Amino acid sequence: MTTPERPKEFRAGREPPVINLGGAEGPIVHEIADACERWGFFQVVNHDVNPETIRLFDESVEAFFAQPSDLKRKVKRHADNSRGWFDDELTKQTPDFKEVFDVGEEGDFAIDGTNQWPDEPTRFRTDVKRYFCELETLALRLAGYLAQALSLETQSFDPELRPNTSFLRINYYPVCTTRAAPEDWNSEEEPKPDKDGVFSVNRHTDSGMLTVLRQREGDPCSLQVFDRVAQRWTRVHPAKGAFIINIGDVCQVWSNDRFQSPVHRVLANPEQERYSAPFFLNPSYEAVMQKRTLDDVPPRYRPFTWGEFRRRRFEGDLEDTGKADVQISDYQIAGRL
Ligand SMILES: O=C(O)CCC(=O)C(=O)O
Ligand SMILES: [Fe+2]
Repeated sequence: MTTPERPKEFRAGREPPVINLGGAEGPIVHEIADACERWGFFQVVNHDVNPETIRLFDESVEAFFAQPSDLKRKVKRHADNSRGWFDDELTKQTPDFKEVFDVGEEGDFAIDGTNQWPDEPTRFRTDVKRYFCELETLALRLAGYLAQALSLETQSFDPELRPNTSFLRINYYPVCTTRAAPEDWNSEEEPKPDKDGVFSVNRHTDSGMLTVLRQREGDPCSLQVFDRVAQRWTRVHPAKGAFIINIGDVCQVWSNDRFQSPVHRVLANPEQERYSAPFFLNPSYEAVMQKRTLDDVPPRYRPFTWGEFRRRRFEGDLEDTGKADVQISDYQIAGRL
C-alpha cells in the first residue's frame, strides 16, 4: 500500500483528510465516516481513474473554453434545457465569476434536459463522455463506502442511485481583474468573511448525494470549506493526483443529519485562471429522501422525492421570485433552520 501524498501546505487536522483508496476496505470506511462527521469533505488518492482519461479530458476542456463566446453560445443552456454552456449563474443572489458547461448521461431527462454537444473541439464529446463514465464508477463506489459508514449494507443506496440523474459541471474561472479581489488572497492568514470577497461561486451546499471534484495541479487553490468546529473558512489544498470529495444534501437527509452537507465557496482569482470539474452524483427522480439509518433517532425530514426537489429548484430559478431557492431545510420536521 502506498502512503497518500499530502500537499506540502497540508495542515493535519486543520483541513479535510487525504484517504488512500488503494488499501483495505475496513480502514477506508472508518476514515470516510470520521471525515464526514468532522468535515463533510475529504480527498481520495489511488482512486483508479485512468490518468490518460483525465489528460484527454483536460485538453478538450481547455480547447472548448478557449473558443470565442459566439461559438460557445451555440450550445447555451436555456429555460427548457439546463444542460450546455452558460456564464450567467447566480449563487445566493450574487453573480458567479465563471463559465460553465453542464453535461449528463445521454437521453432526455424530464427535469434536467438533454445534452448539447459543440461541433468543436471534435474530440470533446468522446473525451468528456469517457471521463463521465469513469467518474460515475468512482462516485458509486464512494456511495457504497458511505452506506457502510452509516452501518448499512454496501448496496443500500443502489435502488436510488442506479440509474441516476447525475451530471458533470465543467467550470472555467477566468482571471478576475474587474472587481476588487480579497486583499488577503496570497496571505497565509485565514480569508476574511464574505463581505470582503469576490466569488467565483458564492457559499452553498451541493444538493446531491456526493460530489467528486477535479482540480488541476498548479491552479490556484481557491476552494474553501467552512470549518464548523473552528467556525472559519479554510482552503482545501489538493493532494497530487487526488479528487476532492464532499457529501451533499441527499446524504444529509439519508444519514438523518449525522453527515452534514458542508458549506463551501470558490474565491475569484486575480492572478491566474482556474479550471475545475465537479461530478454530482444525484439520485433517480423517483428516489425518496428520508432517514435511512437504522438507529432510534426520530426522522428529521418529511419524505420527498428527488424529482420534486429538482423541479422546485428549477421553477425558483426560472421565476426569479427574489426568494431563496428551495432548500432541504424546507422539509425539516422541526421547521426551517
Ligand atoms: O470549483 C470548485 O472548486 C468547486 C465548485 C463548486 O463548489 C460547485 O460548482 O458546486
Ligand atoms: Fe459546490
